[in-house]
Amino acid sequence: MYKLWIIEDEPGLAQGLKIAFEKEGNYSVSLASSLGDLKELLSKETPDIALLDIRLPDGNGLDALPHILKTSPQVKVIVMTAFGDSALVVKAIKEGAYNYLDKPFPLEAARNMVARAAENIALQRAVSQMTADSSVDLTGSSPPIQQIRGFVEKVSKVSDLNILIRGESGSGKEVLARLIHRTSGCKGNFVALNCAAIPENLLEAELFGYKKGAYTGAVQDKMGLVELADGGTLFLDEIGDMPLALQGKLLRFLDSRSYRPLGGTKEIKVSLRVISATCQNIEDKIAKGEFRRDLYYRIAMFPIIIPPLRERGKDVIEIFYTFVEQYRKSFKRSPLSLTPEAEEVFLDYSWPGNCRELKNLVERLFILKDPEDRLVRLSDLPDRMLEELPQKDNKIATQAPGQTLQEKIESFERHLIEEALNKAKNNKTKAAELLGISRFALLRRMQKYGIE
Ligand SMILES: Nc1ncnc2c1ncn2[C@@H]1O[C@H](COP(=O)(O)OP(=O)(O)OP(=O)(O)O)[C@@H](O)[C@H]1O
Repeated sequence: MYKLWIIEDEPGLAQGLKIAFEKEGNYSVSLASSLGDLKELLSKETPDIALLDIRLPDGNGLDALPHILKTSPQVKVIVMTAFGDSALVVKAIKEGAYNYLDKPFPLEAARNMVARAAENIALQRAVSQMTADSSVDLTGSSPPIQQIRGFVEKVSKVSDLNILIRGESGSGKEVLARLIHRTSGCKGNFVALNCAAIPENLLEAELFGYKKGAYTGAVQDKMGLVELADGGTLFLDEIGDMPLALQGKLLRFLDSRSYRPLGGTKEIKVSLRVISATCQNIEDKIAKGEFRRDLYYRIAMFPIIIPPLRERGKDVIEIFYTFVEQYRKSFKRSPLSLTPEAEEVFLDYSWPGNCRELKNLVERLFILKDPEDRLVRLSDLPDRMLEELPQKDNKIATQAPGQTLQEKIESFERHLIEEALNKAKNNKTKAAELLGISRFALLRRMQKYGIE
């Protein structure tokens, strides 16, 4: 949903536009009919897109342009001018307006332009999301992660080696790509593009840029991400979703490391590292004719598979404490730690959302737990983590039909106590040590569960 402002004093036009855009279902529309109205709106909310009339009853709409642009770096302002106001149009574009509409304009023209602005915002969001987490390390010391670190040392020295990172969603593909970029020590930018988050028709312009006049609405030159990444790394996330039509162009670019912006006449040469990532089965896509085999070989000159979190053993605990450290700082709280039972669940759980799921869980724990309570117990964990247990160990009837969460937790707790007592050959002090609780707490629980 995009917040669309219509700043227009002609009631017929303003209402007509409002009705048309609300009907599309993608926009929530606010109206202002004067600079005064606009000022009030500015004090209350932030637009994504604004249609701004230049001639308003109490002044020139352009005077408000800097104030609207200040609300957010992504806001797109489309100025509505009377035919022949070309000097004002030039001024507006120079000051940061996104585009203009000459009045009177057909509804379709406004629709197309606003839709393009919305696509652009979606795209900026996709790209800016990718710039987050820039300094995160690839935490973990399991053998596969150590092996990957070894690869990073080697591949970061060769800039024209195209790397393909494969792994489940949330497993750390972007973290790995950033690590390669950092280790290489190159001076250029790390520029990331999520190929799945961008409408097909915008992807080429986003990658390779365009020249002014390349198509209607291209009112100024636009630099492509490839140029922005010159001297650095271009990270193409979700490469499996690259539209077939663009795959040929990407292949040519990878071979020559040169490209021509849309509407441009000159070939531009760049020097950069290209890392692609996917969580899809590309072989399937190749078999279905949705992904070019030759492109696959080119992007995957050096493939790296990042294993899912469930296959990284104790890394899950190490990564948990890394996230605890991050959130502890931002929440200004004491660190959390796992009880032995909770740690066991962490090690057994399948983590379908991988590191991202773990990160979200840690954030949730910081939000929900009493700040005084630093221990993460079974009762703090979401149902789904406990519900998976019986598939691993059918001695624990945590999925027995009709059991409440509390009953499931208790039956698991009982199982852990029995297991510890077995391991400790019934030595209660040792069993309590294994469980990380006091001897007294163990005796109390044994009594509660009727364990002899
Ligand atoms: N080894 C790790 N140590 C610490 N944090 C990690 C690690 N791996 C991933 N993360 C964190 O987990 C989250 C998901 O990681 P990332 O975005 O790299 O995954 P991804 O595989 O690229 O996901 P997607 O397939 O959805 O694009 C991020 O917040 C990242 O910082």
